[in-house]
Amino acid sequence: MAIEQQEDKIKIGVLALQGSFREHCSMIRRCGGEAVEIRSASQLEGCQGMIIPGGESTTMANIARRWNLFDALREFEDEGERCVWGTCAGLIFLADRIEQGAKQGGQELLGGINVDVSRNFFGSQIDSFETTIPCDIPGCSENDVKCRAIFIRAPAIKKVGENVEVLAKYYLSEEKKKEMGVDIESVVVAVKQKNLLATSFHPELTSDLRWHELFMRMSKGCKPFQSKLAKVGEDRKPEEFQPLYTHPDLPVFKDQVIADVMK
Ligand SMILES: NC(=O)CC[C@H](N)C(=O)O
Repeated sequence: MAIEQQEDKIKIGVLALQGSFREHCSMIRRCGGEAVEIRSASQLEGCQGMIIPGGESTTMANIARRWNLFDALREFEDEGERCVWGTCAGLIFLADRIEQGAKQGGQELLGGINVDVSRNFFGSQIDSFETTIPCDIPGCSENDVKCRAIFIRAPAIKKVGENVEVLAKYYLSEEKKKEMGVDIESVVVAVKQKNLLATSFHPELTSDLRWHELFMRMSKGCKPFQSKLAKVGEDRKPEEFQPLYTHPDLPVFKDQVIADVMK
């Protein structure tokens, strides 16, 4: 059941730097919300919720840094008055700690959810898979909710801290344990901590609206964002980009650093 269409639609920003942002936008529209693609701080104005899509967390962080978006994303999340949902790479973005698989030299995170995440827990791209898992979706009226879960080079939550509600777990079959060479019964793949939601799988790639409906319910009472930092029209212009090699851990940027030093 879609959320009622209102005159004032619930406005959800979807970080649109990379990854499956179009799919999230279309799901939000199908739920009766207004979806806004976010590529600059000013586009967050008026949003009640924000989705950080799946994609590649280090690439997304690099682009967000380059476009000077981190301060606005942090401000949006920090006041706790709006909702943020991260799927897959977005879950990594929202985790307080990366327990395994962090990029060498570290990777920039927003944090906020008190969990330890293992990046690429299920293996590489070719180990991606689909399955059906039981899920506990708050406010969902059905009993025994089962969702189709698509895991694409997905992370998993290995440790859950205080104040975190577990909404779904993935139980490893004997075969999966053997294939992965691990001896773990289950990992957590969906959590909620107050206004923050995170899933390691991709509901936006299915036709199941229930996770997006949950996020719409969460965002409904949230205060539309009004930045104290970024004002409309004050977005950074391309010539004012922060140089990417403030994180000079990719060879291409090393070349640039060397070229600049040689000038
Ligand atoms: N589908 C995804 O979002 C994959 C996430 C990817 N493994 C990362 O670390 O960013």
